[in-house]
Amino acid sequence: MTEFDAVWLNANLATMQAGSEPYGAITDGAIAVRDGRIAWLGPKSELPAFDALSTPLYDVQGQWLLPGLIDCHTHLVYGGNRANEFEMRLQGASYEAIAKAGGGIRATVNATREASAEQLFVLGKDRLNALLSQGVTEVEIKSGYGLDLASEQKMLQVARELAVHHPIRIHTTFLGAHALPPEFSDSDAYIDYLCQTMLPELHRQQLIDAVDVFCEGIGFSVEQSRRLFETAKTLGLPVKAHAEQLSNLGGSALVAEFGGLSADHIEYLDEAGVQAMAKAGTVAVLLPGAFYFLKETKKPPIELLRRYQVPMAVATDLNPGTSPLCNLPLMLNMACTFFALTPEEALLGVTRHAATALGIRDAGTLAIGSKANFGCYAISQPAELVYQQGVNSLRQLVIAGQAVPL
Ligand SMILES: O=C(O)CC[C@@H]1NC(=O)NC1=O
Ligand SMILES: [Fe+3]
Repeated sequence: MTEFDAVWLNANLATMQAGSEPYGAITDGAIAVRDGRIAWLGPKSELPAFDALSTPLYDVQGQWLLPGLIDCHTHLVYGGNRANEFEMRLQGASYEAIAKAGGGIRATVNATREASAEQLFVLGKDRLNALLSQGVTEVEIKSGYGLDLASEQKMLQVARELAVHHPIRIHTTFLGAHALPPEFSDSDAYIDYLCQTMLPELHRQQLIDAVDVFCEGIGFSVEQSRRLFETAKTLGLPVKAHAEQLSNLGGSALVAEFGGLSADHIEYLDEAGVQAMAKAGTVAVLLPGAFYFLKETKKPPIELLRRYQVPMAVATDLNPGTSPLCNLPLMLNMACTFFALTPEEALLGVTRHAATALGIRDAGTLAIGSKANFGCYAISQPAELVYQQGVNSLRQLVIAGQAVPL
């Protein structure tokens, strides 16, 4: 008799594994859990013998099980809000003009520096709870609204603390190179400070899982990004970038040159950048919330990404300036309606490909040995999760083999 901690029966499994079946689907299936991991999955008829009397059983009654969703790009910890700038932009002010006038990221930097760690924790927990209710089980959280050592440290410590007190697994990313702080007038000097002081110290405190940079005309140049990536490499940290969001500086190709995890936004990505990403295995992270909220018109080169088989991930980019949208399922719908992804591509974007964008190997698909993180949805087909918004079809969320209260 095989020992399981629990078994889910009569389930349709969207494993999201590569293969011939769309969504890696297994109909009339079962999934068995042991020690927080998936111990077995497959057609119910092939389920190994186990002691049904002593093993908790869940009859899913033909509903669909999907891997826990992964939001691979968020700025979830931040103070204040930028509703005022939303009004200004509706009256015609551009994102860049507001940033140049001292608003934008700097406005949130001020609010985040003023907020206590406790206040940031409460705000972050509320946002994580919203994502949890949507079936999200892994979230990436960036720094980047502190821009000095104490404040960046505060942000990253809050992210680590949220991981202790919340069932969602959290991956931290250092984004000190998000904007030039008021204490610096020279961006090269600030990059020196990041490379020589801030990044090594925060890494020493084990607060960083990856390094990001805003590689853009209103952010940092490719040369400055390269210096940051070289420091990350010496520290053994993987890299990613906000790249080709408003123009094409070649940030995506730089990430690929460093074998980086992902290039994110990429509305202005060109074929050379796509080829470099394909060669390096760098993931294209699509952020339709920012595209929508900025009323951007330039779309990422989806056909090129498909042709060169660059994995596409989809994320909220939750942040107070360009994507105050704490809703990952909505991003699925936007990725299809704005960028013409198929529903399967969109769901891969918040499961298997999102895991790759974070360097995660034990989540993102339903597979033996993966963490037993999955959601049970009252839907008749996976595409419904992409198509219908606002009505929550999640009936049960399991993290590490345990059902979590929603
Ligand atoms: O406006 C903000 O607060 C962040 C915007 C966000 N950061 C970045 O580098 N690109 C973005 O869309
Ligand atoms: Fe972002």
